Amino acid sequence: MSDTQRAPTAAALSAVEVAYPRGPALGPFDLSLAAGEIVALVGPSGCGKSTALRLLAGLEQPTRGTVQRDAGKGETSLVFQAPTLAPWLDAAANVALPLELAGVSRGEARDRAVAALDRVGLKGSAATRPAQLSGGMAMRVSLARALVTRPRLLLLDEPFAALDEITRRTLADDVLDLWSELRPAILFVTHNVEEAVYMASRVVVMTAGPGRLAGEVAIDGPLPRPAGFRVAEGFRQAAETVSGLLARGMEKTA
Ligand SMILES: Nc1ncnc2c1ncn2[C@@H]1O[C@H](COP(=O)(O)OP(=O)(O)OP(=O)(O)O)[C@@H](O)[C@H]1O
Repeated sequence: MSDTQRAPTAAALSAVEVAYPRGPALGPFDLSLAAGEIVALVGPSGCGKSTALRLLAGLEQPTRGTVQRDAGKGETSLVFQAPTLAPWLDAAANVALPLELAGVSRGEARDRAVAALDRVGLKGSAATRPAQLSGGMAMRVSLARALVTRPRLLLLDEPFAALDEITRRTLADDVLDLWSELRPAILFVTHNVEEAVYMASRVVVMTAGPGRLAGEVAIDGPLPRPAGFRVAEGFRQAAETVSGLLARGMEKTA
């Protein structure tokens, strides 16, 4: 048993179902996240991955079932595919925003925001406006904004989907480095099987919508990942197992 499996639960969905007027969107579905654990959630398009994440964020209520979250609202951060930065604010002011909303003075919030930008590799970009940032840099600002409050639960919804392969690989390593400093529990939603295996110690696979559990795969190996991890035999095998579960989960409801 790993340390994270023994750790207390950071967040959990128990037999949750979400139904919209058009029909069921999720479940029944269970998902549990231990303190400090990184879990990747994969599944076919429309199976309810973002819905599960929104439930954990407290942005949505389940039609049935229960949502448990150890971290308070101020201790939970979200990052979406689009960086959603305010265009009229510079990078540091964007990152400082959640601190200011939490009552931190403007000066201290800016100092902490500049330090957070340094940590995501954006030293010297504090005064840059979002329009002047590349896609990868904007995502770094978004990550800095999510981490500046030192969250205990970090919810990432396809954060790298709009980025090129090299940038997404670099950012994957950066997120793991940042995780090792603060150790939040992370739920990482992605369509990319290899990214899921690289980022997480456990990959949860959902069936086609309304998504249920198709299976889960524990990923061996240290986090952050050592050099060469992507070409190791264990990595390839884990990716194959996840792909197999995905294919079977799609068949079941086809
Ligand atoms: N606010 C809403 N109102 C009605 N239906 C919704 C709403 N949000 C999501 N849905 C539907 O619920 C289902 C699950 O959506 P969700 O976005 O959670 O899936 P997903 O797995 O994240 O999809 P993708 O991989 O394409 O991002 C889909 O059929 C979607 O159309």
